[in-house]
Amino acid sequence: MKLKRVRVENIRSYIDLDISFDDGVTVVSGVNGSGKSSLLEACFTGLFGSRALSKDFVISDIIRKGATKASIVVDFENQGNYYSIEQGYKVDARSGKASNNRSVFKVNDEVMVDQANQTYEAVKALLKMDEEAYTNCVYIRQGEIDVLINAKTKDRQRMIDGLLQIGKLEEYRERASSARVGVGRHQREADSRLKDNIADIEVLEDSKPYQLLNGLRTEVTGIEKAILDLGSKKERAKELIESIGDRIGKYSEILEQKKKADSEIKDFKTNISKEHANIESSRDQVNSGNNDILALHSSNVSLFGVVEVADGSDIEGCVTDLEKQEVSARDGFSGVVKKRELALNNEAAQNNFLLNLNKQLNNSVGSIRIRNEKVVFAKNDLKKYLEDVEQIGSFIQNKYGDAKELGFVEDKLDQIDDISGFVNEKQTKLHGKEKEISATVVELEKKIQKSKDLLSKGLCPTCGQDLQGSKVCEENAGDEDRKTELINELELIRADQDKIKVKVELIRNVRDIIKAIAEAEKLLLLKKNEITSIEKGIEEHLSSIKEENDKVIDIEKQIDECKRSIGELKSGMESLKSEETAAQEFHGKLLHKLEVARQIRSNILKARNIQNNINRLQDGVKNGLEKIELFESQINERKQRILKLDEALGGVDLKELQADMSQYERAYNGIVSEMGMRDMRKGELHKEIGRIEGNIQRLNELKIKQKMLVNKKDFLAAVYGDAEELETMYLRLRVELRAKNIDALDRLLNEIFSFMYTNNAYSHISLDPEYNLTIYEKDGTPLEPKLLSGGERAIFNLVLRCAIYRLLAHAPGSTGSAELPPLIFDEPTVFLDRGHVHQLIKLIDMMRGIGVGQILIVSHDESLIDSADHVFVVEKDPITNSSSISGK
Ligand SMILES: Nc1ncnc2c1ncn2[C@@H]1O[C@H](COP(=O)(O)OP(=O)(O)OP(=O)(O)O)[C@@H](O)[C@H]1O
Ligand SMILES: [Zn+2]
Repeated sequence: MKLKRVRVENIRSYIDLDISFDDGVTVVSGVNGSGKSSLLEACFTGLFGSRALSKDFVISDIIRKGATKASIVVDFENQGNYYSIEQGYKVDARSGKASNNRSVFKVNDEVMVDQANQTYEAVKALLKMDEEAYTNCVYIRQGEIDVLINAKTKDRQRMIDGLLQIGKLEEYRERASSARVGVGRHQREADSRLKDNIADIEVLEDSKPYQLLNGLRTEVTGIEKAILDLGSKKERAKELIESIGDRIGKYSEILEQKKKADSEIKDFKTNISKEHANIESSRDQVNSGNNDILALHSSNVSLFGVVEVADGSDIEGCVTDLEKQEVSARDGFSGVVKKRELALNNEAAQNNFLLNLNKQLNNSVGSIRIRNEKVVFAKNDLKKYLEDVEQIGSFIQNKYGDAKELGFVEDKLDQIDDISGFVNEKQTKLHGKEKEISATVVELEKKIQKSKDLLSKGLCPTCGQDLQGSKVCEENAGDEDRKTELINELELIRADQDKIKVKVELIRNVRDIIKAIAEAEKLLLLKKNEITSIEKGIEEHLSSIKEENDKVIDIEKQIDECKRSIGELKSGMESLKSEETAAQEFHGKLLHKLEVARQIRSNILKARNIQNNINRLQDGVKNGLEKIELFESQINERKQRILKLDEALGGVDLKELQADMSQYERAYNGIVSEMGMRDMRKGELHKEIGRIEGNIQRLNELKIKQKMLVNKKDFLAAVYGDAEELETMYLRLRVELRAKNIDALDRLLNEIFSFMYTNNAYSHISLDPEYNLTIYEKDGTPLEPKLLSGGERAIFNLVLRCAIYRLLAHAPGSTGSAELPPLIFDEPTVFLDRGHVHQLIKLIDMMRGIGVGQILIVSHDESLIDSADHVFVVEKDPITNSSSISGK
């Protein structure tokens, strides 16, 4: 087998790895923790699945932390075929548990199996080794140097035997042994069955079944004959019983008839006495009925007078007549009652009407009185207003008089505004002129005074210059004149002003008069209007009063009419009242008569009913008498019949017959039970015969079986011998093979040991038939391997593994080392000194020399690298923490 390629995804420190392997020695180097061992572990796990995990490891431990899935694919070649094993893993995100969810075994790219266990079995069969053998033979794991040499003898024996397939022989031997044991068990079983069989036959033969059977059959024949005899006896008894039964039947029938006739006679007699009692009671009822009829009749005779009839012959007609009369009297009476009710209603209506009329009358009279009072008041007002009008009139005349006195006649009064305007204008003009002149005068006076002052100072009054011969005095005199002139004019104006003042005063007075007249005339108009309206009101009142008066006359007429008709109604009602009383009395009398007539009629009906009943009762009596006669004749007939039946019986005793009968019946029953007993015995005998026949059959069968068991016993003895022989053969074969292998292994061990071991302490190693390993010192002292030093043990281990590998390569049936997996060492130089490292290199060379195709070594020892055909360097990136491999 040759490893070709390994691909890894998310395994331990690898994220992704794809590496190919060639023939020869390959050394994988790298610093501690770079991922060297991980590569070898990946190959191992790829081949054997989860079983390759070291103790205390679970799947998730080999999956790179943080990854959710992982895979390993290992490709290898073996005897011309290309194999590929794929392992896939999945990590559950929640639990963190990992599972081997894919496991495929391919041959030449064809999937052979795809299930973990099947893949494992396929690999195991192909490599002829399981994971344990793999680690013991080809894969020397780091640090596991002691396992094989320290193992217990028995385990070592199992492991080495297993590797050499010697285990198979043991397996076959065990199979042969268990087959032998199984046959032995069958033999014992067959023996005991044979013994049982013989015992059974003996018991059956001791019971002498044929003799017994003959005796039983004779007895059966006897019983059958006895049963036949009993049968004919039984027939005879049955016939006798039947004939006596017939006779008893006939006589009992006659007795039955006699009994029936007797009971009928008794019934007839009872009926007769019942009829007699009925007749008696009917006669009593007839008598009392006749008495009742007489009483009813005499009561009617006393009533005939009341309804004025001689007898009851036409009482029906009389009742009908009276009913008719009563109806008409009742109608008459109710007619009068209705009339009176009507009159009463009428009266009430008239009274209501009268009340209403009186109310109207009162209203009208009241209204007339109120209006008359209003007229009186209005006339008083009218008088006052007329007086006022007269007064206002004379006031106005007086005012006109006043105006005339002031010089204003009526017509001139209208021009008062023009006159007033003219006067006012004149007054204004005078005032203006007066003011103007007064001012001029004041001016002049000032001028004059100034001139006087200047003059008194000797200056010109006009220009203020010095007066020297001027004519000043002349000029001054002019001003004085002018002043006087103006003062005169002013006096005239003032006189005119006084006159105008008087005129203004006059005009104001006249204006007052005009105003007074106007107000008085306005008042006058108001008064006159008032008068007109009062006069109109009076007129209206008067006409209303007239209307009301007419109404009063009319209402009074109606009241009279109403009172008259009320009087009439009252007198009418008087007469109706007496009419009503009479009608009531008449009706009462008729009612009484009708009642009496009805009483008579009912009496007659009652009497008739009673008579009918009497007739019926009398018929019943007649009938009863006839029945009695019939019953008596039937009694006679039955008596005759009984006499005849007595004759027919002729003195036979039924009891005697019955006694005979029961005697025969007892005899019959005796025969039947005797037959039953015989039958039962016969049944028992048959059963017994059946049982004995069964025994005889069984005896025959047992004899046949016995023959068969004897045959089987012989056969089993032969098989047992064969198995025993086979077992010994496998045992012998194994012992021989083991001895041969141990010899070979011992030889190889010593050969490799003397090659590898350079010190001078030990002479040789021995492996005894029990697989005990012993190492001998130069002086012949034997040592157990566990007593060796660490380095010595490492050497010893390497020697042992290489020896086993070589032995396997030359084992019988093996095709040489080509079939074996590569020889793998993980850090083999640990514990070795320089000299031994050198020997190790030579050992590796030797292994290559004897034809080991691939040797895979993980080591950091440079000297090993030197002797390698191929070198891989493993590095771990400190940033990604992932390993990678490069060739060198
Ligand atoms: N499940 C895992 N996920 C991630 N990294 C892991 C896991 N298991 C192991 N490792 C890492 O893989 C690295 C390589 O370990 P490995 O045993 O292959 O080292 P080595 O090269 O053989 O070292 P040495 O020379 O010490 O034997 C270790 O440093 C470890 O941290
Ligand atoms: Zn002058």
